[in-house]
Amino acid sequence: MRIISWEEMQALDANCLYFGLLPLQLMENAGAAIAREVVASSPGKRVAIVAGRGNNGGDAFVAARHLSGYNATVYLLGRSRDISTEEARRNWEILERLHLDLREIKDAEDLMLDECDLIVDAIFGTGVRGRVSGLEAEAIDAINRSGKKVLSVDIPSGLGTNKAVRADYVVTFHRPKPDLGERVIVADIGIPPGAELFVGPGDLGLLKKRSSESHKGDSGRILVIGGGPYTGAPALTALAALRAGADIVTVAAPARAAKTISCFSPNLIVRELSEDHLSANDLQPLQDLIAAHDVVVMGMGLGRHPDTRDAIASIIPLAEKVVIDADALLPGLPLKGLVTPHAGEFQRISGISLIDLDYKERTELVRGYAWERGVTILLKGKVDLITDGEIVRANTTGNPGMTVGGTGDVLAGIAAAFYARASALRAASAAAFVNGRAGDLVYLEKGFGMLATDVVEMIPQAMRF
Ligand SMILES: NC(=O)C1=CN([C@@H]2O[C@H](COP(=O)(O)OP(=O)(O)OC[C@H]3O[C@@H](n4cnc5c(N)ncnc54)[C@H](O)[C@@H]3O)[C@@H](O)[C@H]2O)[C@H](O)CC1
Ligand SMILES: [K+]
Repeated sequence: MRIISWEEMQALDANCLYFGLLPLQLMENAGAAIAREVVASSPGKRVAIVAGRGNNGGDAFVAARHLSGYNATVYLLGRSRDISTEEARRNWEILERLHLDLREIKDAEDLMLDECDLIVDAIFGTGVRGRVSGLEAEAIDAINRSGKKVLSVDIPSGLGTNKAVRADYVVTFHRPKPDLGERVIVADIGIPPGAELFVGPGDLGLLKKRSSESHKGDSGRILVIGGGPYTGAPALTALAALRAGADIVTVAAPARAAKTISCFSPNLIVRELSEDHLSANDLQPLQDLIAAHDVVVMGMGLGRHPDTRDAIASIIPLAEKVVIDADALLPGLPLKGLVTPHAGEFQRISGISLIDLDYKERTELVRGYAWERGVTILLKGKVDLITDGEIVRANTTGNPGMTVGGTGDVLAGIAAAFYARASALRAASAAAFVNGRAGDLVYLEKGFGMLATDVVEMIPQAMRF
């Protein structure tokens, strides 16, 4: 089973909530799973549950309720009015009303661990931060000194801090996580595969955060190489990258196009290339520009001049991170980074037709192609597919109004901005979600009268949750 990181698990939790799977439901399943393991492994019927005031404790409150027939005592570290989450509080209150054996303790000496056959450790889960001291630290010491068998809920409490429980075994939820040691039981808590397949707001949390001390350029410098016969397309990409949080966006465009692009917005920095189409003559200045940016996004509005094709072929290998879109999607060219075709463009580069195939067949073909070429593909469609050749994600935001020209250019800009802060797979997944959601928000106001510029303006709102 694939190991997922704690931050991926947090993102998955957020997506579950977005799809309507409530934390209280997951907690019920988590607690029931803990109780099942207690029954399966306890040497006797006396169980001491040592709980903190977060959701890890909440899981254990549920477990206590499922342990009828056992002699379970719940020790809450601190006061019940300080329980920090709604879900844990609700489960605590049920135990109170039903008169289970509950003890709110101020001192670790009040833990009667000698009397039990098994300790359930639910002091901290993934929410532990900083140093552990005071009551929690003393309780961890008491558990470690007890000589009793210890089952940790989700993670040995305090793992990764100055003080941690030494667990005999860990019951973790949904998937194995890193650093849990050897005796790990993975419990299903009712998260179906779709919750991992479909992109949601949790994926935005996987982009590297802007720190409070960030400087100009820290959150991404994006170079758009586009324009020629068309000027609106690269401008949309550039503005979308800015609205998606990039700090600096430069558009490098053929001479005449550059002048028009400059007129679209004072927010754009535009560099003029030497001719009226992209050509090998511009490789030197472009190389310098590429070195000064984190991500290159290219193709929008470039046109099909034969010199342009050769220039594109030379540029792609120069960029460390590149988003390849629209007129840069040509057969026989090198591929790298993130490739953003619709089905027609996919066929153009790969020779693979996706017409009349069902979802599974399409996915396998696109995944296989991404694997073979060593790139991430964002296949745009009614359901967007995102794959790096191993992992497959799908996005269902968006609406038929988005067939208006330019929304693909907007998507490329968002993807480029996110790519500066994450892997191609994470960037493309979050970008597809945000672009479609922005379109859905515009649809509410403008219906099918939506313009790509409206979608650009809605990006910040689509990123807020
Ligand atoms: N992953 C899932 O799908 C599910 C996880 N569940 C369980 O929820 C916990 C995470 O819960 P959370 O409330 O975020 O955090 P914790 O319970 O780990 O602890 C938070 C609690 O502790 C306080 N705190 C944090 N650090 C310290 C410190 N150094 N010293 C003192 N106090 C500290 C903080 O203020 C909070 O009060 C996860 O592990 C799972 O067990 C769901 O129930 C099921 C779905
Ligand atoms: K724990």
